Amino acid sequence: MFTLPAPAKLNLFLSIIGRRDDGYHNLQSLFQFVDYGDALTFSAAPAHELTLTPTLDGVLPEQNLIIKAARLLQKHTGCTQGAKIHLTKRLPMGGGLGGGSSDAATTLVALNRLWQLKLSTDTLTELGVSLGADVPVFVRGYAAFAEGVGEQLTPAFPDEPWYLILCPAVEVATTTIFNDPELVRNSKALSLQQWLNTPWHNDCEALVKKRYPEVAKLIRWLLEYAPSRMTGTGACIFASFNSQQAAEEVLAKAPVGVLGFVAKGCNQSPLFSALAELDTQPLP
Ligand SMILES: C[C@@](CO)(OP(=O)(O)O)[C@H](O)COP(=O)(O)OP(=O)(O)OC[C@H]1O[C@@H](n2ccc(N)nc2=O)[C@H](O)[C@@H]1O
Ligand SMILES: Nc1ncnc2c1ncn2[C@@H]1O[C@H](COP(=O)(O)OP(=O)(O)O)[C@@H](O)[C@H]1O
Repeated sequence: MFTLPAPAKLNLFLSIIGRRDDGYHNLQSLFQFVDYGDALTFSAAPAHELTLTPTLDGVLPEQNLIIKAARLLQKHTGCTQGAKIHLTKRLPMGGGLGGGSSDAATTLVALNRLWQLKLSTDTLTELGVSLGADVPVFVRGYAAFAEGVGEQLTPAFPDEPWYLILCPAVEVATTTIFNDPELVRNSKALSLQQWLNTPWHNDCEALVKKRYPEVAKLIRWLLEYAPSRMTGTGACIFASFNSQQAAEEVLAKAPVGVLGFVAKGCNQSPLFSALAELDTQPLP
């Protein structure tokens, strides 16, 4: 039995530069991980037995990206081994923190280990993108400038500040935002170097603020303390601070009913630090 993290990601900027024929959007984004997220525990089970506990509200087990990732691995390799998976869910769903995609990536990496499949990271990444555009960055595990639908990744090394991440009490479905006629989808493509010399923004933010006034209100509140932005297609927002204490102090003042957390930005995914530690121990 072993436990691995499924960290959250932030989109430090997100720009939508066009729409493909299949409806997916070409974007440019800077992904960074934080040292806070879900945790998954994996243990061996008899052949063909695949179980996930507990179930998530509103997500049928077969629709859960964890089970989808496990089935995809079985189908790709013909492996019939089983697994018992326990999920400690901490990340809000539909928050733009990539929780579902991160759970899927951790499952691919963990079952590759548990079932001794020896699939390469390239293969796991290819399998991952069929589960979601965000899965590859979690499988690769390095902060990255993302292009294409999010699968073309160039390693990047942004500062690693402390973040305050606040979660308005709304779930924003990625599909809804990408299908909205008012979404800005014609931003100019920039090189990473140009991005590093340009103020960062999120092309989904104006639209989400318009459709979800709770998000607009919370960004206005956080802007009083630090420059603040939305991650992904929302609804969560973040601001960076020089110290954990400074971020905690603002969290302590957050409006009643707003959930949030303080976490450190990491250019290497906590999944891979945990995996490296696990690999110093014998296989279960
Ligand atoms: C926008 C981003 C930025 O990190 O974040 P989230 O806010 O969802 O976390 C992601 O690219 C989201 O990735 P992910 O959540 O894995 O999306 P998917 O499951 O592949 O796609 C959900 C839906 O979003 C739309 N979609 C997604 C990605 C993309 N580049 N273009 C799109 O148009 C499609 O309509 C698709 O049906
Ligand atoms: N293990 C999972 N964790 C979270 N959401 C999941 C999971 N499996 C499937 N989903 C579905 O994926 C949707 C997007 O979830 P999530 O990745 O947390 O948000 P976002 O894409 O906004 O970061 C959820 O609303 C849920 O329906």
